[in-house]
Formats: sequence, C-alpha cells, structure tokens
Amino acid sequence: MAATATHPSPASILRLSGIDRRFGGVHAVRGVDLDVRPGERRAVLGPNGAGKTTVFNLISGEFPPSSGRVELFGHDVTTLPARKRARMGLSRTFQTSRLFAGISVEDNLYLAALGVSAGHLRLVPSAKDAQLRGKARAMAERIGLVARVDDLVMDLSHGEQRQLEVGMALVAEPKLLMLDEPAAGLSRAERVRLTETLIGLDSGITLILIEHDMDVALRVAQWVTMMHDGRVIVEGTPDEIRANQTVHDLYLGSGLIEHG
Ligand SMILES: Nc1ncnc2c1ncn2[C@@H]1O[C@H](COP(=O)(O)OP(=O)(O)OP(=O)(O)O)[C@@H](O)[C@H]1O
Repeated sequence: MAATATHPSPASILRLSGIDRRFGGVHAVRGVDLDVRPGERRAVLGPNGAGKTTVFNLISGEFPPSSGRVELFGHDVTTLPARKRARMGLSRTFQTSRLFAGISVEDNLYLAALGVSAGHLRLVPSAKDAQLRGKARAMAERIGLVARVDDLVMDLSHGEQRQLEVGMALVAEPKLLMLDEPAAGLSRAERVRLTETLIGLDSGITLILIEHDMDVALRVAQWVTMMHDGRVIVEGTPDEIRANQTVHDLYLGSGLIEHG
C-alpha cells in the first residue's frame, strides 16, 4: 500500500493524494484520496457543501489544490491548466450551463466535436467537417435530441439543455468523462434516458458522476465515494452504500434515498 501511495499505478486513470483546498477561511476539501481505474463508473455523493464540486474542479484543473497531488492518466497534473487536461482526454460538464445559446443544437455538438468549448475558443477549419457533422447528428440521436438538431439552444427546455451538455462532453470522445449533477431538473423520462445513456457508455470511457438523484447514481455507478464536510467518509458498491447507516443518516429525511 505504501508503494502505491507514492508511485502512481499505470492502471490508474485518476489519483488524488492528500488533496486539500481552502477558500479563505473555508476548508472545502480535507485530505481527500481517490483512485479511479480505467473504465470504472464512479459516483461521488454527499450533501450540499460536502466538497464534491470542488473535487471536480481540482481534477479538471479549474484551480490547483492548496496541498496534495493530482495524477491523470499516470501523469502529475497538479499545476497543469484545465485546457491541457482537456487535451489529455478529460471532458466535463458544469452545474451551470456552458452552452452556446444562440446557435443550434447541431452546431453546439459540432463545435464540441471540433474541440471548442465556451471558455476556450479555438476555431480551425477542418477537412474533416462532414465527418464531424455526422458525429454531431449521431450524438443528437443518442441523447434524444434528434428532432431538435436545427433548433437554437436557447429554445430548448432545461432538461434538453442538460442532455445536450452530456452529449457535448461525450462527442469529444473523452477518456475520462466527469458529469456534475446531470439529472438535475430532468423529467422522469429524461432521467431514464440519461441513465440508459450512461449505462451504455463505451467500456473504454471512465465516468465520474456527481449526482443527488440516488436512483440514477446507484444504477450507473459500480463504486461510490461518499463525501461529507470536505472528507471522504464512506466508499463502497451501490449495495453497500444503500445498506450503510451513515449514508442513511445523511440522506434520510432529505428524501434522497428510499427505504428498502
Ligand atoms: N470559489 C469558492 N469560494 C469560496 N468558497 C467556496 C468556493 N467554492 C466552494 N466553496 C465552499 O466550499 C464548500 C464546498 O462546496 P462545493 O460546491 O464543493 O460542495 P458540493 O458538495 O459540490 O455542494 P452542492 O451539492 O451544493 O453542489 C462550501 O462551503 C462552499 O461554499
């Protein structure tokens, strides 16, 4: 164990070692270790303010940790900016929309396939244009938006926009896909489709999911990390998480987990 703590295993897609993050007086993340294997489906759960999104931001490189080490695909990326991590094969969604609202669904997917994101514009004319358009339309079908490919994003429902965000992250063909509350605000039917999309992901994609909808999270995940107050407090399989008293104490009453 001591050897794996200091020498990254090549089999590890993501490893966080002793990660801390402070925002002024707020100690948002406290000594978090995380090890995610290739192809794994991991859910990160926890009540509001537990530190889940901060951990996502530390993984994708929105800001560095106050201390500790982040390794992606076997490389130390602790100080590497987000765009370089994206180029290594990391793709993520955010709690708040980062879509291009004034252009169509297909054009959003096309730009994502091209490697352009709202924060990092890099438009390069490509001979592969027809191929990328084809990928964009195929992804629209996969996420249930094929009837809306020509519609402006601003005219989509909230649920449709959330699904488009997942499609944009996926069409970039990431090695590591990170979704921050993809089921938030979705209808029951949209949640079912999202769950099916995530369960049906190519086995080569590693998925890390923050999700308050326990039904979606525990169906999709093979392994669950539960956070509270900036720390990892429980890890286990979905069955172990369902049976765990601490999880029930944190979630029961909030209606986020069902009995039995
Ligand atoms: N940029 C920031 N500046 C100051 N405090 C922050 C910042 N980002 C997060 N925090 C604080 O860090 C703590 C953890 O927040 P975080 O958003 O990571 O929790 P979370 O588990 O994702 O919560 P939620 O489920 O509500 O999204 C909270 O106390 C939050 O207010």
